[in-house]
Amino acid sequence: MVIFLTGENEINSFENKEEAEILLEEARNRIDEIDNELFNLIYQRTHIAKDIALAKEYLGMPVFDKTREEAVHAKIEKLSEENGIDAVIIDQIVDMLTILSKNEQNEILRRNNNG
Ligand SMILES: O=C(O)C(=O)C[C@]1(C(=O)O)C=C[C@@H](O)C=C1
Repeated sequence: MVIFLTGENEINSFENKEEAEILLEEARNRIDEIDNELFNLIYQRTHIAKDIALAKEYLGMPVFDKTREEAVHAKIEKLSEENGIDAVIIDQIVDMLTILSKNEQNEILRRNNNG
């Protein structure tokens, strides 16, 4: 039997325990890779905070921007609905991402202003 990565329209059946174990291991390996990619992306997103913080400070803008956060949430909410992913959970993840960015921005400004 050929083992497929399961998708919505694929039929998946096992002939023995080993096949199921292989599929499980492969799926977990893929999850590990994706988690690494996610971490990398979160790292990159968070570190854009430096440019944002310096630009905002120069422009006299506060770190928190409600309108921009609402736009970010709206964009992700639309994507969640279009792709059948729980929008409430994704919304919480976006909240966490913006908190990381704001903490980083505040830390950069604090360091800059302390010399
Ligand atoms: O776009 C900005 O102004 C940011 O500071 C980035 C970001 C975000 O993480 O998306 C973080 C804080 C703001 O409240 C709005 C958005």
